[in-house]
Amino acid sequence: MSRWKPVDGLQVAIDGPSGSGKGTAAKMLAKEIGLPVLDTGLLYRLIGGLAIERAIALDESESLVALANEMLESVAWTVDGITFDGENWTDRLRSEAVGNAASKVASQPEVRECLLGLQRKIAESGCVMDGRDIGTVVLPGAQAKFFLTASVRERARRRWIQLKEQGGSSLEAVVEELKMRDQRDQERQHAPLLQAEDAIAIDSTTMRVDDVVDRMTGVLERRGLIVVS
Ligand SMILES: Nc1ncnc2c1ncn2[C@@H]1O[C@H](COP(=O)(O)OP(=O)(O)OP(=O)(O)O)[C@@H](O)[C@H]1O
Ligand SMILES: Nc1ccn([C@H]2C[C@H](O)[C@@H](COP(=O)(O)O)O2)c(=O)n1
Repeated sequence: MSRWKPVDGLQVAIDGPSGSGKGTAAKMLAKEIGLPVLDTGLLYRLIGGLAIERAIALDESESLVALANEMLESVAWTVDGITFDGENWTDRLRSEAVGNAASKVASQPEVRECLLGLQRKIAESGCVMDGRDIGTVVLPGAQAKFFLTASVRERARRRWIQLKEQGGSSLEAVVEELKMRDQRDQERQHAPLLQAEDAIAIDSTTMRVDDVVDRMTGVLERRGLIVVS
């Protein structure tokens, strides 16, 4: 049972670069305030993962749009992950290779356009959504927006710990990959990673996830967007 109750249709947007902790914070916050959650990165990762599997070039817009539409027909998700055609894809989407592929397909405006309707539909009855363009493009009218950051080194350290379980690369290699992905996500022309003007920035470099979530619930409570249930 959640400690908090959200106002009807509450939309909370959480954006930020890779490894800032937005996915973890979004899940915890959603559980605490009793809302569904969508990690939009998983949608782009699924398209990137499918493109790799089917050897589709990551800049071939027409094929990627067809893939995105196919994905939309057979995708389902829970708080713990994502399935495609009834198969659980969550674990195989976690690699840096898929993260990079996702970042490349996400730079195609036509692919982003395909995903827009689904994201907005999910948010209609209220949700916590995390990604790169949620506060700026997907849900510009969200009642609360957060922009989560952390130093590149700390984000790489977090990612490196995750990748070690898969027998991954050195910390320095992860730092370099993260910088490249940040640059691609920030510099693309369509819906780049950007802090919305009305978003609250939270630097999580030295914060525990619990403290990040407390900061968020504090804002929601002060704005009257959640009440004690
Ligand atoms: N405040 C924090 N302190 C330490 N570790 C954290 C913190 N927040 C998240 N983490 C850990 O860092 C890793 C990355 O977090 P998470 O997946 O939430 O980041 P993200 O911003 O959603 O990244 P991506 O965009 O690549 O999905 C996870 O292992 C998570 O447990
Ligand atoms: N709203 C979103 C979500 C994700 N992306 C792109 C950019 C990321 O590099 C890639 C993977 O996302 P992650 O799982 O690391 O959050 O997907 C985007 O452009 N917009």
